[in-house]
Amino acid sequence: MAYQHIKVPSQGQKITVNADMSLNVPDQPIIPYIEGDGTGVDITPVMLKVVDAAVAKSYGGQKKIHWMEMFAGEKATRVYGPDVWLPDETLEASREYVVSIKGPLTTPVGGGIRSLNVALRQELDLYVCLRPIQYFKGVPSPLKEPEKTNMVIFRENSEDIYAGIEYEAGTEKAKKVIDFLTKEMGVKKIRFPATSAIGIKPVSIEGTERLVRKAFQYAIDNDRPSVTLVHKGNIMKFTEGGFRDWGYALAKKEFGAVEIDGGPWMKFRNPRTGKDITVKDAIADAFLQQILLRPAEYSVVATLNLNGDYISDALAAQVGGIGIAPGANMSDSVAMFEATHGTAPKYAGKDYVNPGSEILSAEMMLRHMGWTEAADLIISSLEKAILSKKVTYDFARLMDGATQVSCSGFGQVMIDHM
Ligand SMILES: NC(=O)C1=CN([C@@H]2O[C@H](COP(=O)(O)OP(=O)(O)OC[C@H]3O[C@@H](n4cnc5c(N)ncnc54)[C@H](OP(=O)(O)O)[C@@H]3O)[C@@H](O)[C@H]2O)C=CC1
Ligand SMILES: O=C(O)CCC(=O)C(=O)O
Ligand SMILES: [Mg+2]
Repeated sequence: MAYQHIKVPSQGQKITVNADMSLNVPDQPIIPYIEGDGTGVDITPVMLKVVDAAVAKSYGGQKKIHWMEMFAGEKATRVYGPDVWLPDETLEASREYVVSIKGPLTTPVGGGIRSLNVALRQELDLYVCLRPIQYFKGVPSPLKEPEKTNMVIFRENSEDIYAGIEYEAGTEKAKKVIDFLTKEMGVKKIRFPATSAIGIKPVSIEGTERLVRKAFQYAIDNDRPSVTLVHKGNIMKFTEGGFRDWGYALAKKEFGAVEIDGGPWMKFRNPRTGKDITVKDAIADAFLQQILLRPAEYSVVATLNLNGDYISDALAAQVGGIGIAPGANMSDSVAMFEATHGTAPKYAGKDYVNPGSEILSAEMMLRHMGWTEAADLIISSLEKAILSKKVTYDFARLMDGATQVSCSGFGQVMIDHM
């Protein structure tokens, strides 16, 4: 397809998807990227450089990524015009080229545009937000035994309060919804109806099942001992409670799980290893204290959208902060990789922040493409860079004897260790 502002590289081919959803990855794939707002201008060029170095070093020129810039956020408004935050062709290119990576995008609080990050996930139906939390030796952490935190979060990415069905206090629409609830649905519990804003939280069986299915499959493929369904189903009985119940039901229906001691916990046999996988659940508030006190008891975590947002930053902090917390947004075919953190606007353009989250997101992307040698090289060079104590401000301020380096400086330290 011909694009208006996206320049397709003259060399390279598209990644394509087979009928069974596996990928055909050419040796010279074209991979689209979004630079991102705020510190996106700092971390994205460093990520591109580090990935290029890892690929060149691993495959001696036989494989090479041809990067293709696409636009979203503030940069899109400069390229396409003042009101174009998420051009259609960015969505089109994300679909057409199958695998992409993005920097963070700003969302104003209160009014203004709705989240472009959420819009990308919804438009492309990237229903899995996959956020692995692992400890790298030498990283400063507030925990005594940070290596015990080793979890993979499956955050439902398409529903929940993130659906964006919200009505501002005092508007006609809010009044209409409140009238409907009070007059037709018999709701008597809205304490200040005239000044209430209203948000709607849809959670479906299909949405839950497709997410939880991926979490179970991940546990099978990666020899993980448990999957925990995290919810607030004691309060939100039909949405969050539904998520829990449908998750357990799916374990039984599709994975042959049986109840342990009368339930609700279950277990099923991993067909690859013969070991049991425990399916359990935890209420979100208790879970947030358990992950600090007994992190070793949790492995794969499946949860709803808002819980997953909170949990991913909290868990990232346990292993050194959101400066090295990576992630992926995935549908059955399309994947868009991105850091867990945001645009950190106070540091934008200062070549200061940790590029580790976006680099590790790229590492997940390489592994997703089957380029494991390059992915492994990124991990080993990151480990060596941290152990050499040449680190960005976020680690330097907590490490004894560290030398603080810039964002691009840290990328160079990684490359020097390849
Ligand atoms: N997926 C996305 O694109 C996301 C976008 N956002 C958006 O980003 C904007 C800013 O959000 P905010 O709540 O401030 O959250 P941020 O994640 O942008 O920043 C919060 C704090 O996290 C630390 N931090 C963030 N990035 C890095 C990094 N690369 N290296 C080291 N430390 C880092 C900094 O801590 P300290 O100051 O202590 O050093 C920073 O002040 C908002 O508009 C929000 O909507 C938020 C999350 C995700
Ligand atoms: O879209 C945003 O601005 C915030 C997104 C976010 O917090 C996340 O992806 O974890
Ligand atoms: Mg978040």
